[in-house]
Amino acid sequence: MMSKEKFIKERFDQEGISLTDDQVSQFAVYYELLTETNKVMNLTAITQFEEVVEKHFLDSVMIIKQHDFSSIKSLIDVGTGAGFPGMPIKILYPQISVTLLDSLNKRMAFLQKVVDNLNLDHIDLVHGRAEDFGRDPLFREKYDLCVSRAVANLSTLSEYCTPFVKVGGFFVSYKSGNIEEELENAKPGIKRLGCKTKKVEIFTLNSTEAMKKVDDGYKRSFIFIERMEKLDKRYPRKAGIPAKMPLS
Ligand SMILES: C[S@@+](CC[C@H](N)C(=O)[O-])C[C@H]1O[C@@H](n2cnc3c(N)ncnc32)[C@H](O)[C@@H]1O
Repeated sequence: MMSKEKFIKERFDQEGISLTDDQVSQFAVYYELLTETNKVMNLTAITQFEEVVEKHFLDSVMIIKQHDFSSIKSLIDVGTGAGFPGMPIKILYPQISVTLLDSLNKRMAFLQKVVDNLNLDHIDLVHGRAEDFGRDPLFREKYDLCVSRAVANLSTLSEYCTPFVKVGGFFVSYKSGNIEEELENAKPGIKRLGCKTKKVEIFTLNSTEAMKKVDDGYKRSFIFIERMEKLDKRYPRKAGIPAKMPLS
């Protein structure tokens, strides 16, 4: 059987992403920590090796095909859970200052273990709610890029995420399935938040023959939202409100 390292290297190569030996072993260690810790703490429903590579590691980093990462100095992942998509992006771009934010404290302990074992620096693990940190001057409008996967509907999520983004920076929402209605509903809120939807990119991951045995391929959409102007003082509203009463 092919070693885990060889599989990771070849699969990323197939997508045109060339990993150094260090990066390959970081992904392999991340996989071990994820599945070991998952036995005692609920981190992910996906544990089969090839599927983790596909749906967590590769899915997290495919954004690099759609966005120019050379100018990104700071990135925040809102509702990162077990580190997706922020941690795989950090592995690819160790020079980016990365903040991983989540409201569940036990996930932070896991992420700290990953940071220690992978020898990563310039990475902050922050425990708390997005709505609270979006009002904190140390975080508000401080990032070039904010990413988020599987956290909330786009209206709510825009209020969680866009407050972190500088004018000219982007919030990229990872979505799947049909997003037309979600996009339409989120439109007025995105405007109130001083932002604009710039583009939507849809692609099918897992389309290569090698991976057909894992899955038939699924659609991933990236919604690119740019901050056009400074954020109004009213936003984000108090914790809980953006989910209960999404902006309209
Ligand atoms: C379904 S998980 C997704 C985790 C990860 N992004 C992924 O795609 O695998 C949603 C995560 O968002 C976090 N979350 C939900 N609402 C949040 C909020 N208002 N502020 C910070 N984190 C939040 C939860 O604690 C949870 O870890």
